[in-house]
Amino acid sequence: MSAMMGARLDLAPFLLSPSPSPSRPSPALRLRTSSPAAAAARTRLLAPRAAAAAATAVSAKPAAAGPLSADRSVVRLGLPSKGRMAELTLSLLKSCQLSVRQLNPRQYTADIPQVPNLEVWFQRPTDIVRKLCSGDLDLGIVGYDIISEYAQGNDDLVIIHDALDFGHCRLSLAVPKEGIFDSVNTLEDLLNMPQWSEERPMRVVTGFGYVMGMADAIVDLVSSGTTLRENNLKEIEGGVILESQATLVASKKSLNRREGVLEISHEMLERLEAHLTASGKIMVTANMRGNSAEEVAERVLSQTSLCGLQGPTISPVYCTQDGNVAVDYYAINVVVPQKSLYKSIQQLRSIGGSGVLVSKLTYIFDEETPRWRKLLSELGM
Ligand SMILES: Nc1ncnc2c1ncn2[C@@H]1O[C@H](COP(=O)(O)OP(=O)(O)OP(=O)(O)O)[C@@H](O)[C@H]1O
Ligand SMILES: O=P(O)(O)OC[C@H]1O[C@H](OP(=O)(O)OP(=O)(O)O)[C@H](O)[C@@H]1O
Ligand SMILES: [Mg+2]
Repeated sequence: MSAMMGARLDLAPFLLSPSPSPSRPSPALRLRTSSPAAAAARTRLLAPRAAAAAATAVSAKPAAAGPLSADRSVVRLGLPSKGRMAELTLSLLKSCQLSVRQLNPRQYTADIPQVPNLEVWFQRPTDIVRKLCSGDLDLGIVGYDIISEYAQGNDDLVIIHDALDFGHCRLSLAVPKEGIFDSVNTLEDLLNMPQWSEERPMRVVTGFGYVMGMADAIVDLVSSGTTLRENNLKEIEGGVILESQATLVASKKSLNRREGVLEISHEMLERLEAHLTASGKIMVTANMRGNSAEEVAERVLSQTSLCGLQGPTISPVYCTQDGNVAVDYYAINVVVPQKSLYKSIQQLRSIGGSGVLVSKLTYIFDEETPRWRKLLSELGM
């Protein structure tokens, strides 16, 4: 799928234009929408440039001026109350030592004891975006798909972390596997089909309308692709409209003007980055005989899987020899991706490493994160 990333659909000439006036829908409009996802997809399919502009507007324009409800001093974070994102959000926060404490599972509010003055509101993902726009929430965790659908035209939202590494899916155009679509594998193939004309434009729906004979193609969220396969549908090259995963999003107005929002955002961002950077990485420690730290370093750096984050840490291991302090061995500490665990052990052994210890990393707090600098510059700070 990676070859499809970033592709932009341009189906405009093959689809009917939206109705000229919302109060008088064109009878010829056959792009059926059963959900806001489809409405967003329709906007994109019919006017790709305008839709793309709306999507980037989420983070591009300056914060809207306007009233900020002064009747609360608490900062509010919206989290998904249901659906596949709900549990994953809570477990991500827990991994960042930001466990959410829900005193009563029937209540829609909770807190995070580690962060005073923060109130959690459990909301449907769509309502999180709506409430960020209305000022009832200051921060939220939702899928990027929801932001691009429901925050279109709103220049107050800003994405603080765009890749929380769960809820991965893509909004994708799919067509039936067989029949007239048998040899359709790319967007170009689809657009060049002789079947579409002014009188009979291509019909795109959300959901699986084709099986009911209503449409030629569908637009829906896809992750594993199972649902498409089970419905005898296939994705086509160039048909990805949007890539999505969970994000941390905020209201610029709140960041700029509500006390505590900026500080809480910074803390959350730091904790999230530290956890996400460490995930999938391990610390390998070994002992190695050598004449000097430099000589050991040379051996270690000659191995491709032992270069570490900035380079290996090498420290002398002191022992006593004939009553004197001496150094025979050096300890090596190196951070490696979990997936190259065995390769790094092999490489360590090949250069004389022994007594290898492996530990999982929980957090890596790096220097100030580029995401924070980016946020400050988007806020004009
Ligand atoms: N198949 C999927 N795999 C991974 N993430 C997905 C998938 N479908 C949707 N998502 C992400 O999860 C978010 C919530 O989707 P989910 O299906 O859980 O909620 P919903 O559709 O609002 O509710 P429900 O499906 O219970 O009616 C979506 O906005 C999207 O970001
Ligand atoms: O590629 P897959 O892994 O099969 O996932 C794709 C399916 O997941 C979502 O539906 P969901 O399960 O959320 O049901 P919904 O239609 O009730 O939202 C989406 O609308 C697809 O139908
Ligand atoms: Mg769903």
